[in-house]
Amino acid sequence: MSSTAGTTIKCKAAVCWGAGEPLKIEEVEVAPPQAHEVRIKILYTGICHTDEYTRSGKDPEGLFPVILGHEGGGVVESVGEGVTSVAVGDHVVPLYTAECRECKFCKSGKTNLCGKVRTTQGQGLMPDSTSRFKINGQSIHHFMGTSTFSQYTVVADVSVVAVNKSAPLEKVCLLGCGITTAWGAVVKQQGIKGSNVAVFGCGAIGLGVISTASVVGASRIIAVDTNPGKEAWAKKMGATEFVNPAKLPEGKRIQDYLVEITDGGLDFTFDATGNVHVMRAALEACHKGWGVSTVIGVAAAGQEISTRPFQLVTGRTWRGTAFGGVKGRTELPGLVEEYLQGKLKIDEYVTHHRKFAEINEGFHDMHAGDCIRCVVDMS
Ligand SMILES: NC(=O)C1=CN([C@@H]2O[C@H](COP(=O)(O)OP(=O)(O)OC[C@H]3O[C@@H](n4cnc5c(N)ncnc54)[C@H](OP(=O)(O)O)[C@@H]3O)[C@@H](O)[C@H]2O)C=CC1
Ligand SMILES: N[C@@H](CCC(=O)N[C@@H](CSC=O)C(=O)NCC(=O)O)C(=O)O
Ligand SMILES: [Zn+2]
Ligand SMILES: [Zn+2]
Repeated sequence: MSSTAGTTIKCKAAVCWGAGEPLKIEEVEVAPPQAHEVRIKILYTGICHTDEYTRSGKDPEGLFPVILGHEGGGVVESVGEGVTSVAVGDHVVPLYTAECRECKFCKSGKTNLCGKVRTTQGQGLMPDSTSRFKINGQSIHHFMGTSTFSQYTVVADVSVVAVNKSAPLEKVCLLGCGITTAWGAVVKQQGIKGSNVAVFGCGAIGLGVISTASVVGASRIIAVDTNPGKEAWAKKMGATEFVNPAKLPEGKRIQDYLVEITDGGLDFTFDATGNVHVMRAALEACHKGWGVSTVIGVAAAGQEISTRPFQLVTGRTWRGTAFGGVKGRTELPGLVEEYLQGKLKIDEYVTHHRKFAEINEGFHDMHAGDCIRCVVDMS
């Protein structure tokens, strides 16, 4: 039992007080975990584009004030009544996609989208519809059920997984979102081995898709990005070709170009940009009769996808994935082992490091074009 168990902890958290505002480091009170909750000392967190998406005000579910962050790694400080899945001192990764193993979704065997805490999570609250965070008596919203931009956070016990203590948390924190999403987006689909694949967007997510497609044995991997600096990155991760849509002859659409160079289109495409026009291009670059396009990118409020229904009538499939279809409590420990055995890349994605006080600079890094992932030291 830790000396702080059962008490309210005062610590620092990066709070976003309103849409579009920079984060402000504040002293926050973190209440003890209630039944089936876990309080975690967060040691490291990545910054994901989805944090920026919500900070910017583009997220229709965005609520303020809020403590963002969902790519964390930490140590369990205390647990509430009834918690059996993790214990004090465990090294853990919070999960924005819970896994209760009891709800209709979990039991279906068809999806990783657990329904147990999703409603309150979307309201920025714990499952009992209250917040564990307060500043001068004012409640602060949780984010994605994780809020890893706080030195201490509270999560539901279905939203956290213990991992091998020998794994460095400053690396495996990235399994909380980006790398796992990319990995799952590929391995949860049959038939990628020997197929041709196009990946739109070469940030952490797209690069992770490229890397996994390469490991799985895709025969041709075409990386598509408007940032020429991403060509070297894509090839390092296993892309066989790189296409910059901005460099095509005037009037040539990327989907038409890709269909031409692949004898009718791709077997599999992935959007990792969040741009709805790119999503359309990714679908339309698929081969007639069997091509499958996966939407991974998150699009801003009000954005909608469109294509001619004929694209689907003629056998292309449009699908999407959240957290790569991965069931975090069941599958993350195995991914950590794969990393420790050198079979899963993580270190390669960490291009930037920031101290907690510099977290806003970490957000700026993300926009600079040369940042794949920035990891923040929360100490
Ligand atoms: N579904 C899920 O579970 C998850 C979804 N996401 C989402 O995935 C998306 C990708 O995330 P991340 O990799 O971190 O993002 P990044 O912004 O790092 O990567 C996107 C890349 O796409 C490039 N790009 C921008 N416009 C185009 C275009 N028109 N055509 C081709 N490439 C383009 C960007 O170039 P430039 O650098 O010049 O802008 C950048 O290199 C985000 O929308 C994020 O919110 C993230 C995690 C999980
Ligand atoms: N809140 C947004 C949607 C945001 C979204 O799509 N989130 C992804 C994860 S993105 C991680 O970086 C996700 O898993 N969604 C599934 C879910 O249950 O939230 C909106 O309302 O548009
Ligand atoms: Zn994310
Ligand atoms: Zn469930």
